[in-house]
Amino acid sequence: MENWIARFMVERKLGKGGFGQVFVGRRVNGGNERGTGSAAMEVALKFEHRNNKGCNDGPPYEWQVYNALGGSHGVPKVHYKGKQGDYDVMV
Ligand SMILES: Nc1ncnc2c1ncn2[C@@H]1O[C@H](COP(=O)(O)OP(=O)(O)OP(=O)(O)O)[C@@H](O)[C@H]1O
Repeated sequence: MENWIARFMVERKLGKGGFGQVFVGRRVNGGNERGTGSAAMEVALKFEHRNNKGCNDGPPYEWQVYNALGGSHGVPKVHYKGKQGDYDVMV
């Protein structure tokens, strides 16, 4: 799959939780104001370091949960999940 993460510049930090940190990602080029997913101008990027306490070798369990629930009312839709260096990243 194409590297989605490279489409976005990491901007300000939105917050942090027990496992990762969330930043605003701004589209580097292309996209449009009403676009969603890969065409969105602004997304949330969640980075989890692979050596975080509580992280084992596999992909974060949260990924499975978003596969099942993502897009339901009140649950963010995950557009991309992948590895970037030492981080597991969700867009
Ligand atoms: N899609 C998003 N849009 C805007 N802000 C977000 C988004 N996702 C997360 N945040 C912000 O980043 C913070 C950290 O999110 P994260 O998912 O890591 O942790 P959490 O659910 O708050 O805590 P925990 O890791 O303990 O479950 C959130 O509390 C929220 O303030």
